[in-house]
Amino acid sequence: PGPNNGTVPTPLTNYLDTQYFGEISIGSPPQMFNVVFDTGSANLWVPSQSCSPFSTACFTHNRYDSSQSHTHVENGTGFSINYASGTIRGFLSEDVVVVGGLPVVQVFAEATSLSAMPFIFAKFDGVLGMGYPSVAIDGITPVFDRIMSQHVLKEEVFSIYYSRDPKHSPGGELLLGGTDPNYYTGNFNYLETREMGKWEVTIKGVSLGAKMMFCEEGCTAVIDTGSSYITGPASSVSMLMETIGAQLDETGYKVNCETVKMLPSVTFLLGGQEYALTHEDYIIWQSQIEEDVCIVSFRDLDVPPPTGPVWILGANFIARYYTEFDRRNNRIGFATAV
Ligand SMILES: CCc1nc(N)nc(N)c1-c1ccc2c(c1)N(CCCOC)[C@H](c1ccccc1)CC2
Repeated sequence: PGPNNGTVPTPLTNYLDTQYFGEISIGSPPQMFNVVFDTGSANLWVPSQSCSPFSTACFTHNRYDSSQSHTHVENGTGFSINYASGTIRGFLSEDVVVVGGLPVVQVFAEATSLSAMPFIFAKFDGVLGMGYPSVAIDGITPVFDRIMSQHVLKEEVFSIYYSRDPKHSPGGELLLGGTDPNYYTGNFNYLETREMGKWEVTIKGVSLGAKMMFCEEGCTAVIDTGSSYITGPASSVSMLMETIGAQLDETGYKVNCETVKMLPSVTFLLGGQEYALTHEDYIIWQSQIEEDVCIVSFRDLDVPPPTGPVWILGANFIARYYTEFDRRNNRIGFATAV
């Protein structure tokens, strides 16, 4: 194990509690990129120098220039990936990728087209998928698997801290190889991943205040560091939002800021443990000139079968519950974040 006794930290930036990303380098000499470490996908991509100049989302971000890297290896296979919010197309290349000081030779995608919506809102350049190899496009070995095969990590786990205060420094931390006691209190509760090869767990109930609302018969939740919000089947989320008096407009659900203090907690029952989100956790309070706006960080999202129907527990859940992703034991651990 190296200088950090087998654990490797990467500080993250928190943009408005909705985007969290950290810096990696690709190529020799190193080209720097900000990426989201995303448990909802398993591929690495960054914008390409050869992306079309008309792709707004491309030229407003850092771009990888293979001609400037003497460790670049040509590949050229086509690539495309879809997220709940946006599509990327490009081609494969291979080069040295450095995460937290750890170098790996990695096959990744150079994105030549990024769907303008919503990548023009992305404060990050690319995405580093932390999902299982089974969900990797083109069967590419993911970065974390390449790092595990170097046997430099104390444990075959990684942990994510997302701060809840944009002024807090750091805005978050990815820790490879362990958990960081600076960012959680109490003990971890562990849940087996529902299906081998996905960061998914079983929800045994979703309640609003003391009232059980859904999922008593069990439903699936993806623990997704790449999503900003919590999403659920439209029928469930719209009922939840109606019950708290939230109005849906083009940018999502909003509540009258005067009612925020009285809003009930939304509780997810995972592995016999209750995970409550208070209004502090699920309302994004935006102070504006004329009047404050209170956005509810829940969204309708009907993911089609076979993946869906599914709840996605994103950044606002992870900000409340420090999360350990354990590849050795195929389980996810939650502890109360500081
Ligand atoms: C990280 C990749 C990814 N991975 C997974 N599994 N799910 C999704 N949804 C994404 C994804 C794709 C695109 C964008 C995104 C997220 N954004 C959210 C960052 C979340 O950072 C934690 C931002 C955004 C701003 C405005 C409205 C919607 C989205 C920029 C655009």
